[in-house]
Amino acid sequence: MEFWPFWKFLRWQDVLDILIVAYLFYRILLLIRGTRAVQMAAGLSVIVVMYFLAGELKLLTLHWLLGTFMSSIFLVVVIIFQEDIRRALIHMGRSPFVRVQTEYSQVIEEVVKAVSFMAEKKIGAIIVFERETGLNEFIESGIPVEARVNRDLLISIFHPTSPLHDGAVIIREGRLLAASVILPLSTNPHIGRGLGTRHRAAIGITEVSDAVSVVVSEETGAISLAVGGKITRDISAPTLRKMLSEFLGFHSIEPWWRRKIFK
Ligand SMILES: Nc1ncnc2c1ncn2[C@@H]1O[C@H](COP(=O)(O)OP(=O)(O)OP(=O)(O)O)[C@@H](O)[C@H]1O
Repeated sequence: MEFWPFWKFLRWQDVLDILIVAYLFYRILLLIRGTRAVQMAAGLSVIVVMYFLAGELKLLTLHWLLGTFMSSIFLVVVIIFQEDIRRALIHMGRSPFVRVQTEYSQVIEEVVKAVSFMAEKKIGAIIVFERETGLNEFIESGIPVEARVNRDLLISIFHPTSPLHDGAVIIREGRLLAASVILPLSTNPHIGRGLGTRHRAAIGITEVSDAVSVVVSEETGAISLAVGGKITRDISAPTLRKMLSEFLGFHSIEPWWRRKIFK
């Protein structure tokens, strides 16, 4: 009953307002999860807490110093997170319909061709697709490439004679950003005993982010796909194409008439 006055003054605009802000926070958290931005955000919150404590304890100089810093905190945040903000804005401004055929279907096709070849020749590989969660933290451990995804490029990177063949490649928005990337290994004890570090790394990155990773086994030539900490082993090239299209959102934005006619 005590809450009644509160509900009485609640307008539908307030509900909408709260929902939009909650959604924005949710998207920001998704975007920075697994990146250095999380540690930086934690660091900034320590400074905010120290500022209020200094105020309460009347530590004048410290309070003044932190206050001066906090007055420009907005600028600091923009500078520190410029990369993430840029990515978020590009993401928001992009119409899903524009992305459809051009970007992802071509990228998937090139990846499927490269993976089929590598599977046949038993060339070990890990290809990671970044989705919402930023993977900058891991990209920085590798060698920058910044190139359009292409079958031959992928094969030459993973060829055993290539200096870049160890580790994974990371693809963001259809561009191959880095090679020789070190991924976190999965610590899941329930993963099959036969799986070595390549497969554990491919699963590991999907445990700490929403990325999708594709692995080719050097030992058996088997193709596997990991997402959400789970791996689907020994899949065919058509299955890989289908799963990638599904996980990268291609199917959902394909025109309905196309789906109906071609299925
Ligand atoms: N943390 C890591 N991040 C990225 N790649 C890794 C990582 N650890 C190992 N690798 C890759 O995996 C290779 C070793 O694979 P290993 O034989 O141990 O695993 P596997 O799962 O049995 O794979 P395969 O079936 O291809 O033999 C390394 O040469 C390296 O390229």
